[in-house]
Amino acid sequence: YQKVSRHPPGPISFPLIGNLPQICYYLWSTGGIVSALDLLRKKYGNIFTLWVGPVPYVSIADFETSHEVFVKNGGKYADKLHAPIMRDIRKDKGIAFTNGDHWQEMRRFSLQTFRNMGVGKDIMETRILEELDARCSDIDKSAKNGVTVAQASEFFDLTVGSVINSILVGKRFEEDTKHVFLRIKNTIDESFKLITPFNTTVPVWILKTFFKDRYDKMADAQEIAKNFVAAEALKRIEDIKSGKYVIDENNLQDYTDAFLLKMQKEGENLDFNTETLKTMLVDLWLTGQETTTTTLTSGFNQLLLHPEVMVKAREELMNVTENGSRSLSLTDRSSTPYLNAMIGEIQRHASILNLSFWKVNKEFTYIGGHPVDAGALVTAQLSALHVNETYFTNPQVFEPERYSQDEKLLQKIIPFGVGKRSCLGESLAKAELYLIFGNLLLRYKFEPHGKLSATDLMPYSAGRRPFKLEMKFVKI
Ligand code: HEM
Repeated sequence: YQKVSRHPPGPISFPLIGNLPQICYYLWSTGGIVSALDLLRKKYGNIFTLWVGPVPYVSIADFETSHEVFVKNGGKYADKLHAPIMRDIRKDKGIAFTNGDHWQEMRRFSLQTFRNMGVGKDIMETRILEELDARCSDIDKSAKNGVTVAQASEFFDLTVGSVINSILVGKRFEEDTKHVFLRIKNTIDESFKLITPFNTTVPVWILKTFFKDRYDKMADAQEIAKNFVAAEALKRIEDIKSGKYVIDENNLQDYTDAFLLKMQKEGENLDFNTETLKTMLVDLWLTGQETTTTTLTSGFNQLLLHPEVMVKAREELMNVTENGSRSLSLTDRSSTPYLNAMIGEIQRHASILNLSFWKVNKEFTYIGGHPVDAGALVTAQLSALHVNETYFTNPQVFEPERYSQDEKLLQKIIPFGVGKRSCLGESLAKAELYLIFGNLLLRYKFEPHGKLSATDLMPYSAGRRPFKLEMKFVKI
């Protein structure tokens, strides 16, 4: 009782098992994580606690408190909860499963590298548009009477995978190297399928001692994924050694060039070495691929369900690009309020992380007036925040117009998280979403082919991506 009283409210917690029975019941009775969290928020307020066994998990489901905690006091919440097995297998390298100095160093370097790629030469915009042109040309080649039917997630998977690969190792996937993309994707998917709740909660020494086969299988799968994603980078290291490739400091081609240059200049050290480069490449692939593809696919599903939104957005885009006589560019962003609102509404609904990552609360504190003990896990629960009707009236409705009534409302959508651990690829992802949605709407009309998933009931989650969505690209 004393422990519970030192945390925000929540359902009554039982000794040892905490709220596990209620969690199972809410998941079953509401039909999913987002609806269960929404119900808990309505019952206990914007800040509520769920006990998983003896550990309190505090969810924050309003924008102001999230900002207060993770931005104003962000320094205190830089450490994420990671599965011990991931830290062990990855030897505490990379960015997605690390904390502390190494994480900070990788984050700083990667942000700077991405920034350099976006500024001046604008490599990012160029690569995204080149990729889109190539993909559209494939679509046009297979058109019959100006119409091509394509599987949305396949189309976007390859587009997004190609953009990331070209930014990381300078190679896009052509029709004849599509199999390489699929192998990378499958290898990563397979390696993460082994990360089950059992494997992530059991202490590593138990896994290593009593479930050695399991442990070895996971470690091997991660190693295979790393080597596969990093194959181009490893080849470049060899080419540099043999003098076949020289890094041009004034014209860095990609993330790998920047990383290797750092290693050349400062010498290999604990942070910058080949092993870390391999891990960083997998981490960036992993974090940047599925998230962006899911947003694009679920976004097109929404647009097909709401064709009037496509018509309005296209009208705006035609005006801005002098009747489609040029491509839409990132510099047009301030002239396309409707497209910006449409993407914001798509991201609010896409809810690609239905359960946000937990940060460690290191000292006793107060959050939104509630006490929170040291050792509690805290997060801005993005999926619950995005269906909070205090900000978004009738949150289940897909309605880009809601932002024209309240300009500041767009800022309340935070799909990339807040604070020190917020999304590293936010600028890249925003550029991809803007250029891909905008330019596709300028080039094609879209119609459904077959059945659409209803999205009005609840937002998507990562597990409910409309994998089978097929749509018609009708050339304008
Ligand atoms: C629509 C696309 C995307 C969405 C919605 C998204 C969202 C997120 C979210 C919610 C987090 C966790 C934030 C937190 O824990 O507070 C995150 C972390 C991260 N994202 Fe993204 N992301 C997207 C695309 C990308 C891309 C394109 C990249 C890079 C290639 C990327 C790289 C990362 C990395 C490295 C992290 C971990 C950062 C850290 O722990 O310091 N993301 N993302």
